[in-house]
Amino acid sequence: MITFEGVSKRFPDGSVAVDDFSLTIPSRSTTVLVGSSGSGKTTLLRMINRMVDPTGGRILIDDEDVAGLEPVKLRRRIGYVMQNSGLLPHRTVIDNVATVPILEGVKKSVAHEQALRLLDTVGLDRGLAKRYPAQLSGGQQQRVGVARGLAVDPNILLMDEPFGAVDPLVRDELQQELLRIQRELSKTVVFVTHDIDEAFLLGDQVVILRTGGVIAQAGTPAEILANPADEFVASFIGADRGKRSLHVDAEHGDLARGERVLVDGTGRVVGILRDEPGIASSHGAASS
Ligand SMILES: Nc1ncnc2c1ncn2[C@@H]1O[C@H](COP(=O)(O)OP(=O)(O)OP(=O)(O)O)[C@@H](O)[C@H]1O
Repeated sequence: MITFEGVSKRFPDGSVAVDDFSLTIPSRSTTVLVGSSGSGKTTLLRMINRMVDPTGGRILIDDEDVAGLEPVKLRRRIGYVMQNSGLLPHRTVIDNVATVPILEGVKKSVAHEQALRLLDTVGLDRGLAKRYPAQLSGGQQQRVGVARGLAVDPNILLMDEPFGAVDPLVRDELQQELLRIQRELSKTVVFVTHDIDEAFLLGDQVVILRTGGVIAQAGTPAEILANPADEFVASFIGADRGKRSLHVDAEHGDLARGERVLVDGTGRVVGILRDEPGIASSHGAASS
């Protein structure tokens, strides 16, 4: 579990990216931070692994204040995936994935074998292992980025707009892969996006942010869709945007099992919302 307690971040130039932010991120589920540009999403994410330190408040991982943890060690035990994959251009795919485990003392042959298995996990052909990042498509690079994020078998995986730079079809594929991987591995995933459809598809908990890291609403996709907290949320989720608006289809899904179907404005099924105790609403997504 990750807990933000009254966290603020004022940068040296005086800009306040996050002001008094509190949130609990449950383990083994996906929390998505969604908001427009400048709402503080990246800053919040980076404070978890101390790439950025807060100027106020505390962040706890399983009740331990990260301020007391050594940043490099902390970063090595938390997976981090970013938009442009962040792969090292002069290292092959397999070396990119195996780098951190080797730094952590894993024998090269063992780290390579694990890296090959991770390529399987993220749906990449092992034949790509010896290629350099520039010899891969954008979608393949992102898969390698995810494999690298998983390489030290972290409990926590931070993902900063990881699918933001790929075309929509590849993006759909990567989203489905992440849902599958998450069903298999059950990591604590914190995912940043500005795309509300992506947030509802991937998030067990969705946190909609205004400027300054102010929480406009936090809840399961079903809760937010059923009861947008205010006009800002309603407009952000597209409740009034007709064609592409997402809504819960009350007629379909197995209500006895707490399932509801999430459809877009054209009637296309984009996901299944399954309410579980606590915050959880997990879903396998189906497409029509
Ligand atoms: N190093 C920095 N120095 C000064 N201000 C910063 C710094 N990093 C971020 N900010 C400011 O903090 C605010 C939040 O930035 P942040 O990158 O966290 O937002 P974001 O929601 O991730 O935006 P985007 O979707 O554009 O990446 C912005 O106003 C930004 O200009």
